[in-house]
Amino acid sequence: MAHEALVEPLDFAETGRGLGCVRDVAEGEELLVVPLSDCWWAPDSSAAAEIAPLLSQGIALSDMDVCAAGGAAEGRRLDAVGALEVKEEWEALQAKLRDAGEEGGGASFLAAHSIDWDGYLWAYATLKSRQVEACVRGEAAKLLAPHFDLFNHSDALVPDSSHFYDDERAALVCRATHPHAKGEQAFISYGTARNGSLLLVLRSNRFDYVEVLLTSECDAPRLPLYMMAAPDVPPMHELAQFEFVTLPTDEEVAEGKTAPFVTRHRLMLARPVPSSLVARVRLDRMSDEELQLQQRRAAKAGVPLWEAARGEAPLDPLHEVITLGALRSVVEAKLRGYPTTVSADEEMLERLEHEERPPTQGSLTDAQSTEPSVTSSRRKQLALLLTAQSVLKQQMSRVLWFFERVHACSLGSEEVTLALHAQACTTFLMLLSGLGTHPRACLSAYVPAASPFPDSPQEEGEALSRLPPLSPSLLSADATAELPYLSLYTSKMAYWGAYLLSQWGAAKALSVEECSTMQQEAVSIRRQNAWSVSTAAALDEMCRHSPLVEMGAGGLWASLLAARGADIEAFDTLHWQEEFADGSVAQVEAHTGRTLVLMWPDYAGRGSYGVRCLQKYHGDRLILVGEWRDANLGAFSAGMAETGQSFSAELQQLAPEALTSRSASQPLGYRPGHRRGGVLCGSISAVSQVT
Ligand SMILES: C[S@@+](CC[C@H](N)C(=O)[O-])C[C@H]1O[C@@H](n2cnc3c(N)ncnc32)[C@H](O)[C@@H]1O
Repeated sequence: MAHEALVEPLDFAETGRGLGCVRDVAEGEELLVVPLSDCWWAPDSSAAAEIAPLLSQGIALSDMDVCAAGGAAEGRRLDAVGALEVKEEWEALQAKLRDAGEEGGGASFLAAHSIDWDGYLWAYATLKSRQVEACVRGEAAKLLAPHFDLFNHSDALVPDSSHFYDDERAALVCRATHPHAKGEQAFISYGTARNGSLLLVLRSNRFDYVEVLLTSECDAPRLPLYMMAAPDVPPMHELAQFEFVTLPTDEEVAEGKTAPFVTRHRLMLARPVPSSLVARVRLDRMSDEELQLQQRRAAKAGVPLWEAARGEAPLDPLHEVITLGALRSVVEAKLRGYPTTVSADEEMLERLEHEERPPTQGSLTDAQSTEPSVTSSRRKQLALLLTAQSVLKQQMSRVLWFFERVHACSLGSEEVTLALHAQACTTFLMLLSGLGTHPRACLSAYVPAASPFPDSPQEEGEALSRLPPLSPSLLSADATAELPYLSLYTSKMAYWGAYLLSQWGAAKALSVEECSTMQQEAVSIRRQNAWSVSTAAALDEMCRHSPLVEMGAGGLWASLLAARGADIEAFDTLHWQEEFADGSVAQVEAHTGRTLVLMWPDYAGRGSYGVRCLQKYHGDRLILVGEWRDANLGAFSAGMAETGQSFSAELQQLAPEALTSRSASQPLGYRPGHRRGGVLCGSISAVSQVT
């Protein structure tokens, strides 16, 4: 006798359509039983006359022969987030069908069934979101079960507790995990799935996590320590927050050698900073001496060091601060990897839910091919990079071999070698940031002939045309002498460039994680030093305008200028990140006989500090240091102003009017990263225009 369903399709405010109980239900009662004969699964595909010949040639069409309703919303979501793997699978499938030819039943299959990209995407999403995994006659199987596929997911349920396949009855059975009142929604568990793989966003999905990979160079003393510090395997159905990815063998670390030790950490809402991660970072941040010291201390206390590292208490206060700093960098780098915010994503999904189905495939393809967008090319680059990460890991020893050689080899004079390596770094970072198609991309090159970016068109822009091109001589030993920040910048960029070049050369891949770490380090270098790197020429030019008053000074440039003999008064209110206090602006009036220097006055290109300083200034000479509106790549990164990050748009409107003559801007200050800045010096005659 057919089983009477205790659930029926209903609309629910919090989830949309789902299954609600038709009466009060006790725990353990069977809510729904779907016979296998009603489901679609692999044997049905093999038995279908049109599909069987293709299957026998290894062409899996299971993604298309689904007939369940729904899936359209998921399909559009997949399309919107750029489901590159799906697109690639679709292209591969088309190619296979073409190869199978008419005889093999392939060539006209898609046309005969009116299956286009949209249709494929729909089928893919339907299958992904609706198939249920079950153990049928001892074998793992995926079923499309009518009616059952209307169950929504709840992460509150224990995975594997809500449904099972009953071999005796040859049916999929769903049981109530707890009592339900009539009309209440009954959920099942889709397993320990993250939001991404569920194709939905559960606000507080307890199985959602962010993954972090940590790589340490490991030697023989550290190997047992790192391994012992790992946590125990968690009970079934609990997601492991820790995993070994690469473990060096004893041989690889024998005789003083080191090898990468890689672990994966999952940060979940309930435990965002697991003790296994803290222990790992604590041990990673120890120098050889610290390690020996801590080991002696641990031996004295009778607790092994790996156990102490897993404990709540810090091993040593200073070392803990360093550990927390490293943890913070890891998390910040991860955060920066998200191109959008949750609310922006939700807004987009909301829009998609209400959008019409996209136009037919023909017009879509045309639109895409004639309008290659930066975002889609960036998505493609990133997807390619991500899929290549495992190759990179396998090739790590080759990368290091390459690196030793790239680092040691000469590509010309010392300065040209440095410049080419630094240029490689900028190039890779720009490509990763989706800036490869920016019209001014080539301006970041020291040796344009070696740049993959086309020559930048000469634009009408005022500042741009006056910025002299970069040249390897800026990085020469002479140029960097007595300028430690420039020297640090040069060596970092060249080192990173050589390393990325080696990754690319050895594995045709880049480590996304290491690139993030580099960018993170670049930010902290900027914070510790200055947002523009001073060159000798820029400082000399500024000295010519002495006496100077610098407002919102970071300190480094002011001290370098003073050391070069400039008469400079510098005011720092210590509030650079936000707006400066009004009190400091008053200093401008008091020093009106000096040239006013504004260096990155407006954080992120916003705020009014720069304009307010200018309004208070009654002198006639102005120096602006930073990114100028027609010489930066700002707006290409999410959230950045088109006009650059140094000066508000208002200030950039006012200043050129005020600057009646500007000396040619000097070889610039530039920042570690991929944007260019400049130093604009000039005299102001009509100050009244500014007020
Ligand atoms: C197997 S179907 C479930 C039935 C689906 N709600 C329907 O109307 O056809 C899976 C899809 O349902 C939606 N879904 C499942 N669980 C959900 C939940 N807890 N909240 C919101 N949507 C959910 C997601 O769109 C998911 O891709």
